Amino acid sequence: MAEAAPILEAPILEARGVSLRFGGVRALTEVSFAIRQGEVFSIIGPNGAGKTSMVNCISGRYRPTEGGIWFGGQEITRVPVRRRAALGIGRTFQNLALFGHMSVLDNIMVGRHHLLRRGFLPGMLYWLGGAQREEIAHRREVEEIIDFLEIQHVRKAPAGTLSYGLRKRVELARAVALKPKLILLDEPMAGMNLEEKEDMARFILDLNEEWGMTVLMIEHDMGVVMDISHRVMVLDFGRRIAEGAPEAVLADPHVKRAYLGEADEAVRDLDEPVTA
Ligand SMILES: Nc1ncnc2c1ncn2[C@@H]1O[C@H](COP(=O)(O)OP(=O)(O)OP(=O)(O)O)[C@@H](O)[C@H]1O
Repeated sequence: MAEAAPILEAPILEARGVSLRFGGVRALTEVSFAIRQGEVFSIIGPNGAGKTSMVNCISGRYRPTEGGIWFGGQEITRVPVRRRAALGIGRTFQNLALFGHMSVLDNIMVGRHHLLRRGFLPGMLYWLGGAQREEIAHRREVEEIIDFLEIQHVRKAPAGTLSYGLRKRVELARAVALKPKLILLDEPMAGMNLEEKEDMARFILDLNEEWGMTVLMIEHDMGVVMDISHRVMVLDFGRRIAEGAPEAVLADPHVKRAYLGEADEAVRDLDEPVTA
């Protein structure tokens, strides 16, 4: 008797045959993959491999030259950026994109405007219309995110005055405040010291495990990738060369070869034994 097919969880995000060209440059070539609901999925690969291009195709910043993107079973290839955020795709950026003169609290509130049904109403209308109640609930949720990311002590400080590690955390808070189902993290650990990296890894895990967010992460730090990813996809010269559990992927000879041209540090990371 034939064995029953395993029941696969419906993917939250799917890329099918995505290619992206900039003039003569092939940033991505026929890349297909699926992210399951509830997982931490990382994209790794040498510099210029196409990682950010792939994430930009998912966030809507770039439109694939060929192929398509599906989110929750709906094709979103041509859906504009703002609509994707409303559908439940949130993101942080490789370079910080905070308003330096605004307080931490206001930076986080800014991200939530599309969630407010009533917008900002003037005078009596505001008090009568239930907008006040809505804003109170809204502020409560933002405070919850601030507590979760342990940035209470700087909630009133202008974002521009904070240390780099704290600013990265505020940026994460702003993305989380949009209540995304899928959060795209572009090098969340870049430029951080060890302690900051450990904190950030813990926050990402908590977002995934306690808040139920699916995470797509680009990260160069192999230790972090190994520690917190359920699955990893490797890009090289815009092509998918491997995908699977972190240990298996890093042991893959194609992956080792792809990294040989990289800095010594990255190659050393790949050769380091994996600790549980
Ligand atoms: N807007 C653009 N215009 C022209 N070429 C681009 C553009 N964006 C990316 N590319 C090219 O596409 C290729 C993939 O770049 P991408 O930034 O996606 O790689 P990456 O893996 O994210 O690299 P890194 O790890 O250095 O951030 C590179 O050759 C890059 O020069």
